[in-house]
Amino acid sequence: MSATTSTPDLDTRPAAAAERPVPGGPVSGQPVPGRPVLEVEGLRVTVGRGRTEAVREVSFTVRAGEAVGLVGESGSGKTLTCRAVLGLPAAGVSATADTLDLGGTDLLGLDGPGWQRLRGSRLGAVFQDPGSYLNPSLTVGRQLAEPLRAHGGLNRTEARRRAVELFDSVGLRDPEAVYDRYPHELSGGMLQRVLIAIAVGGDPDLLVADEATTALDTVVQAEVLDLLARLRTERGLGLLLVSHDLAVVAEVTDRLLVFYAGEVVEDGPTAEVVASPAHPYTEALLAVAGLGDHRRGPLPVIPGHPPAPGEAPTGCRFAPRCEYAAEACTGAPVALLPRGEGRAVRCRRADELTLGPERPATT
Ligand SMILES: Nc1ncnc2c1ncn2[C@@H]1O[C@H](COP(=O)(O)OP(=O)(O)OP(=O)(O)O)[C@@H](O)[C@H]1O
Repeated sequence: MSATTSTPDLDTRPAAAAERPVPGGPVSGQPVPGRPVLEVEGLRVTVGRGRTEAVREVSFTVRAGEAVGLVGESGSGKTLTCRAVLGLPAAGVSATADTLDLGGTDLLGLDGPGWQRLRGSRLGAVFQDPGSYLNPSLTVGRQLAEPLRAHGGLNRTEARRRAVELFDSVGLRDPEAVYDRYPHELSGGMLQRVLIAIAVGGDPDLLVADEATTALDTVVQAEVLDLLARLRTERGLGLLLVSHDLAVVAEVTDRLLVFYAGEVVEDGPTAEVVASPAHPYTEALLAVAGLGDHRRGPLPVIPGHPPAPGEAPTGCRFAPRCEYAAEACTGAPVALLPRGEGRAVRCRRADELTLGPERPATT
């Protein structure tokens, strides 16, 4: 399988402070996740025309009605992973996997038109900068109605009615008027809702949201996160939510995959990972994430820097920044190993360490 990907915009942290819900796992009343809509096994992504491995050994499943979060610092491989899932091209990047399956459709070996058909229907995506994905010279209504006509077989009047319904369902006030607006006439939050309406218009099995709320101010960010949570509940779609901000991901996901330097270092139910992280990097992310802090400002950073692709140490990639690193952590690569029910961690000292809120003061 070969897929290509492009680099996202740089992160922009919201400076405004606002109320946010307290995080900690699935929202009560949400349906129990169902059949797998996305299965990824052994995903590997190289950059620089195959010269550098930037993502390795990534495996996860997203089920219908389930929200899975990919979290990690900038450059950890989240976007390369989700672009591989979306089959989106960028020069010099390619992906291979043992399994890449979208609800029974094998994505390995899919050609360009095949990917395009899926992206307009069973695979939806929203990104950080909604304005750049819309045509500035067409009204947003036409940009939603045209795929509804092309893929959904609706006539002009039906497509307009359906587009207005979709705009209404994503919380756009006065959807009739919004239909005739051009992108430059709408705010960032409204544009993101338009893109979400376009993404769900094809009734996808999976919605990939890559830093979709990062550029929005905190109030609008919370509204868009609520919208995504509502859509997946109402429509039973699988949600793959990508963010460098653990507080954002923790609010709306059932499962978390924590990325560090191109590898998954921890995988588990969000509520459990947040309450008792098993990897020192997850603990460090939690320490700076400000979960439950209703007056959050710019995100603090973890001291030190992750290695660039191709420059990671042979042993644990986090070891140079890890306060618990011991000799055993260096030398040989560390495997991602199961740890209790539904969890996995890539840490040689995982059994010895007590991390997170339960961490002893003297550790
Ligand atoms: N087209 C590309 N060519 C070369 N290197 C790339 C390319 N795209 C990504 N990379 C590199 O691969 C690594 C992983 O990038 P990726 O965009 O997946 O990170 P990320 O976790 O999504 O970060 P961010 O939060 O900034 O979006 C980074 O070091 C990045 O510089």
